[in-house]
Amino acid sequence: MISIYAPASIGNFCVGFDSLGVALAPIDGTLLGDIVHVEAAEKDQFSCIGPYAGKLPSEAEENLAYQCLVHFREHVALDMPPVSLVLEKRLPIGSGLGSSACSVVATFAALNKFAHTALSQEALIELMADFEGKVSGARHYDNITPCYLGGLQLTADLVPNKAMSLPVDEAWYYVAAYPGFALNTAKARAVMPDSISSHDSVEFAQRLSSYCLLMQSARFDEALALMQDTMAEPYRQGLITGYSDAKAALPELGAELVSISGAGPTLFTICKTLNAAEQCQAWLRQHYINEHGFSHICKLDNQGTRAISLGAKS
Ligand SMILES: Nc1ncnc2c1ncn2[C@@H]1O[C@H](COP(=O)(O)OP(=O)(O)OP(=O)(O)O)[C@@H](O)[C@H]1O
Ligand SMILES: N[C@@H](CCO)C(=O)O
Repeated sequence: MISIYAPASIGNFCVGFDSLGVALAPIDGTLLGDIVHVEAAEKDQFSCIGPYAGKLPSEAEENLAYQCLVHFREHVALDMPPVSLVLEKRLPIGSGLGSSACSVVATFAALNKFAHTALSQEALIELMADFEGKVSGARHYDNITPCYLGGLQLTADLVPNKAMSLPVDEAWYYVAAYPGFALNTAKARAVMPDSISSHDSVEFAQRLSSYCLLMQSARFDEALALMQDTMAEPYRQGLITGYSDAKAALPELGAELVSISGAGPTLFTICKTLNAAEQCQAWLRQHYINEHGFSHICKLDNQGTRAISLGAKS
């Protein structure tokens, strides 16, 4: 059996709406992401298990992982033997942690490994983005490529091979806090304006390009100082109960940055010490997260999507 793990990700990494994303690795070793198991079977079979399986439509046809299997069989690997595909749904839906991307990436990566196709990495990424685009209301790569490749990715159609990896300050901690309610990505996109002024687009371009060059030059503190989300946060923060309070309170506890993860409602902080990250996490547990939510202190997941053994930590 092939078991493939795909990690949670932060899309819109603050200065890079639809263009910058990171993959997350909780420091306690928790596997924060979806897992897909594939093995040979007598005929194609699909099932969905795991803590969030019950939050997805019960019909297989409505599950992205099943749709990916059907597409793969009909358009990519026509002679692939029948398979049993099990999606272990471990990320909440509409969380801002790249949940749909996780299922899509894990499924295509598992099928690709099983069928030994000759698909290029770029072709695989495009296929993944097609399916992510089906549910989120627009085609974007900022969950797909960090989830697949790991680390910090500058990622878009204009980027060579769809993704370029940037170096990061390995000392930074990321606290990700999912408050326990869903926010649909399409809805969070719908509150944004259809167009922005030339002043705002020039400022966005300056900020993103400067950020990337500073990170590439290992001038991490200067890059951090530029991190401000002028594109999405002003429109989306009103959809996320408690976000403004967290944004005001967490810098006092040592957060260098507080920003929305993807389309929300998960928020993330960047902290330079474990102590600051722990203090932020304690505040978030008390003030931001309900009984269905969770938080993790993370580093970046530099491995991305990978095969795991079944004894891996849950
Ligand atoms: N395997 C799957 N994983 C996640 N969502 C799925 C899956 N299959 C079908 N869906 C549907 O796709 C939609 C995903 O919605 P949305 O894009 O808001 O969530 P998300 O991908 O979890 O968000 P985010 O990227 O912010 O974490 C939901 O309507 C959900 O029911
Ligand atoms: N870039 C996407 C990420 C969704 O997780 C958006 O903000 O809509």
